[in-house]
Amino acid sequence: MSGEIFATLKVLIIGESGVGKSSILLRYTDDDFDHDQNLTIGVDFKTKVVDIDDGKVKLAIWDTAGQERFRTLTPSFYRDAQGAILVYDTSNKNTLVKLESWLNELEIYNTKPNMVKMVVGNKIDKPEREVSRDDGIRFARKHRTLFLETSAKTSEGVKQAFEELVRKIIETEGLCEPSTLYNRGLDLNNEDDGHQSTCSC
Ligand SMILES: Nc1nc2c(ncn2[C@@H]2O[C@H](COP(=O)(O)OP(=O)(O)OP(=O)(O)O)[C@@H](O)[C@H]2O)c(=O)[nH]1
Repeated sequence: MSGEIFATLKVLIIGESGVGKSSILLRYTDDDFDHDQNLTIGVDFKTKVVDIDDGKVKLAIWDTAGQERFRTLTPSFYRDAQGAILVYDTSNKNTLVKLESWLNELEIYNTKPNMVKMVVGNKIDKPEREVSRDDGIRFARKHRTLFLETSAKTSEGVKQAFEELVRKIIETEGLCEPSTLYNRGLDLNNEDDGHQSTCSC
């Protein structure tokens, strides 16, 4: 299966304005950080191919504007997403509180009921903390999501966050089933196939 992209996954990054969504994306896709990261207007979109075990997965990562007035979110933004990263800022407690309404929005619009969610506390490099790690874990447990803390600035936890999310998506029944490729008679080991296959995703 080596070298073969066996799935394309749609992942959303959501949360309040300024928590570092675009910075997390930039760190992950370009290993870069911008102290003056522009705020997002509408929706930004990047892709990255990730090695997972013996195969490759293509991630289509959708970054949204946190500021209400720049949001152009429609149901199509949420449609068919297999994963969502919900970001708050560990130096701003209100951004964690606000994740409740982002979770509600996900419930309303997402089309995959078993979508994998991860709560991410970003900016842990900042000394002024308002949300302890334990508070973050408690919030994640309450909402049955994965949890990690990150710093887009130092890169701590960023790669791990995406990798854990992807692994969980692949493990989750009904979200991504490479077996459906075999059912269609595709041989993933056959170079001649030359398909960039998407799973049920
Ligand atoms: N210290 C520190 N600053 C960060 C970190 N992540 C982002 N920032 C800064 O926080 C500010 C906002 O970051 P963005 O990535 O634009 O935040 P956003 O959530 O995408 O904001 P919107 O586009 O308005 O939704 C920028 O000045 C970043 O440089 C981090 O991990 N640590």
